Amino acid sequence: MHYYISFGLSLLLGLLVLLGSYVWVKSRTLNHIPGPILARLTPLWLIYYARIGKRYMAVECAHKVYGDMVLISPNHVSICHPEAIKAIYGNGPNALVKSQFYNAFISLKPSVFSVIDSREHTHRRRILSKAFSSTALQSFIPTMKHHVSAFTSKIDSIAARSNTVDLLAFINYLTVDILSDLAFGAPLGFLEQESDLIAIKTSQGRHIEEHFSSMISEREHLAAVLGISSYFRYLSPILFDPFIRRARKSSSSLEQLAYSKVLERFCRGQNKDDILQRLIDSHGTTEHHQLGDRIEILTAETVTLLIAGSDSTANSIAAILHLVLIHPEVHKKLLLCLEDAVGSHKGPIEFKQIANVAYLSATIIEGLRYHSINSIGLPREVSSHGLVILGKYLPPGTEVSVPAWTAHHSNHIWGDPQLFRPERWLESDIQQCFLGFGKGKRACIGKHLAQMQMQLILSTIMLRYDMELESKDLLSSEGFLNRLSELKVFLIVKA
Ligand code: HEM
Repeated sequence: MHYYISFGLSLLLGLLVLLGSYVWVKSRTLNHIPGPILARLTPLWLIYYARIGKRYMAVECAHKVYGDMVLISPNHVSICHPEAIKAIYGNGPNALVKSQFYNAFISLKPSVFSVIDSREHTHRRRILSKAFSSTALQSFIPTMKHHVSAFTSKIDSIAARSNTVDLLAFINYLTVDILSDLAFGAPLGFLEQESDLIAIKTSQGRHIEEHFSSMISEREHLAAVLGISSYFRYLSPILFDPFIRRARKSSSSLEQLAYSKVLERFCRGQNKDDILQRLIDSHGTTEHHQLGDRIEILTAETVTLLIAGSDSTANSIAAILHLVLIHPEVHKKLLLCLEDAVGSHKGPIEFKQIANVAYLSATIIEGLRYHSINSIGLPREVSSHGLVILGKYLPPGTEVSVPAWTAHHSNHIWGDPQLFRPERWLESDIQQCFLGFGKGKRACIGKHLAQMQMQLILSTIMLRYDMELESKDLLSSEGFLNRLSELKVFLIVKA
């Protein structure tokens, strides 16, 4: 009975959204932008594809049919053109702000990632930047090395008892341990326990266990779906969709985990030199919020760091490794370059030995282009001046984005986008069309930390193990990120 009522309500509300959108779109001035008929009428077209994890593919197909500018939702124009990258993500006084899409990513309070107001963002970003300064990055190296060593010990022992390993899972444990150690002064200990199962105390005081990686992927997927329409976001609590219920639970568990870490630090009054302490000190001295507000802001920043700092790095490393393993010529060349820099020993690597291996950096960025962990267009809002792109006028309030996957696979931009060819990054300066770390003032704050981790972890794995993929197919599914399903390899420690 409950099922039928929920289903009926969902249907009715869906129809209302459809009708409302139709009336609304007629009154707007985006009729000159082509796009799939359903997408022109209702956000449900985009919501559907985001929900089934195929948004970037649907948008890619729409661009193939309709050209560089496509209406992918009644108020959202997707633009795949170098000119659009500058116009949408460029800096300067007229820089566009993030759209309402990011409200769906808010945990308790907006974080540096989800905050929309430009002044508030500048303030938050300034505080966090200190934790990612070049001095801070240098101080992170021993922690990274320590956990990479624990990772190789673990993989060695697993390889000794069974030579197939899901490297994605272990790389995930490693990046979470590194990030949690840097952020809270102690790792969550996933490598040690060979699992990402974590005990969480809920807001009702119950103790539950959740898989960290599932919590993140469900939370991000939900936000990427609900962010598409604020109406849909408000209606979501009453919609009958087990995915929404499960993901809401995951979001709240993740919030609780971050909240407990922040609260613990406040109660114990520790004075550690980690990212959380730096945030506490800066927020304490520069803001006049009540204690409750401060804790909520710090929780929001902690959730962002936990998600952004581990998941994207682990998935990127796994995708790059997969691409290297299915391209023997790249594999061979990369190994030669690494052995040149480090020697053929398989022991711990010093970061400075591989920091300047140009072919390694080129392979990493080519992997980020080719697989595009971040595949969707990151939306911004046209300011009160309106915007002219490719000769077409877009009125104030229009959502605009450059679809990262489509841009990274555009023949027009790359010439041979279907080839995995690190050499392209050594031949010419093509950074301006690369969206892997975002662009402009909202670009990734953890870019250098991520690059350091990718360099260290990839070279360690490549120099230490002989590997063969169980399957050459790279299975992934898209939530907010285009995450891999697994990376199973037959692996032995090199002789
Ligand atoms: C390979 C790994 C990574 C990739 C591909 C990546 C990608 C991105 C992208 C594309 C954005 C822009 C998002 C947007 O405009 O909506 C972003 C923002 C952000 N990233 Fe990363 N990221 C990575 C690693 C990290 C790490 C290690 C951290 C921190 C520990 C981090 C923290 C952040 C934060 C805080 C933002 C929001 C910045 C702002 O709005 O000012 N990311 N990242």
